[in-house]
Amino acid sequence: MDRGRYTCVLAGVGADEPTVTAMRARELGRKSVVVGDRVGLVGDTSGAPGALARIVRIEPRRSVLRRTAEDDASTAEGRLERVVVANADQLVIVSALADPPPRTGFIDRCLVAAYDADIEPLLCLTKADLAGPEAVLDYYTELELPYVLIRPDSPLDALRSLLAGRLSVLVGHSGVGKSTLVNRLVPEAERAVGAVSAIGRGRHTSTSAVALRLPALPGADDDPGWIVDTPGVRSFGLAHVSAESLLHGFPDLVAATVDCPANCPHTADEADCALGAWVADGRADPRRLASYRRLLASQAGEPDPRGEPDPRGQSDPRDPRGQSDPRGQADPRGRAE
Ligand SMILES: Nc1nc2c(ncn2[C@@H]2O[C@H](COP(=O)(O)OP(=O)(O)OP(=O)(O)O)[C@@H](O)[C@H]2O)c(=O)[nH]1
Ligand SMILES: [Zn+2]
Repeated sequence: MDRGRYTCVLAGVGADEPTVTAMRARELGRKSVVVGDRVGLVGDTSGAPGALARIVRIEPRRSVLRRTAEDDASTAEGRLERVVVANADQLVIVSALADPPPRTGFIDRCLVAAYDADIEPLLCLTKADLAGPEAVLDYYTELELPYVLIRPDSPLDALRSLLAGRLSVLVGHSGVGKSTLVNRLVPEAERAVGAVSAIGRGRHTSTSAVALRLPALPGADDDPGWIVDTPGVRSFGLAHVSAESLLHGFPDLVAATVDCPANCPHTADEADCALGAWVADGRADPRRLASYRRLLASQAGEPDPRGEPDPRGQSDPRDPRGQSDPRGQADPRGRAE
């Protein structure tokens, strides 16, 4: 999607999958077309140079990955909800094991977004040449999260087989090696590495999400799948997720809540909340409960008690915020967690 033009892939039309440029038809009204949507086209669908088709229909979405700019639904920012990708099967949470260090708060937030959208999470741990995964994996032991380790020199077979046949969305902070990884998976994508992602120049002039077809696996006829790179999306505001659904991002805590009083808010000041005892009994990691309660507090509009400033500050020069797509795919505040 680029400045009102949508590149559509004609599905099931031969192996080379021709593309057609299209614009939205007026009859779509206010419905927005997002990456991953399956659409109906009319008009010139020849795909010839200069040909322009019209998108007249959006097929029902199998899944909807959403985000808001903030967590607190009582603010205007918080109510600004955006669909990031439609029809995704998998959310690939890209986190470096070092440089920058992994941030479980961010991963937890992504897990909430994934479970809320009913898509599967996959933890993709990059820079495995710099540090081991033990600390991160220990934090998630109760979840049995699928994960892959990425090092610069090791083959990507394990990751490729997890991506095959699916539409996967990649999210990660600046500097975790996401562009490097995308370039290894799809060399012709030419994603900018370690630099402002070619805003205003080159081929990728938009910060909105882009879907990339993975190359066929040697000797395999299977669909290699698609990945969606989300350069402008650094985080998931969770104002659209109810407090009840927030818990779905913490399946290791869910079982404890059957002993909570009716309508328990699960906050630390709720004396009868069963979560504290559950963790005290060693049945879940206390850091996970702390993380869950931080998200609850954030949704209630309370500042993070840790007072942790965003280490990238408000003006990460590598974050293409500010020059962003006016349709607002980029996070205007670049919140880190
Ligand atoms: N040691 C090591 N360095 C890596 C690895 N992957 C990427 N890097 C380096 O990490 C830096 C950041 O990589 P990028 O691919 O630009 O990271 P990104 O997540 O796309 O960040 P943005 O470009 O800000 O979106 C670059 O200098 C890469 O060369 C890795 O597996 N190991
Ligand atoms: Zn409770």
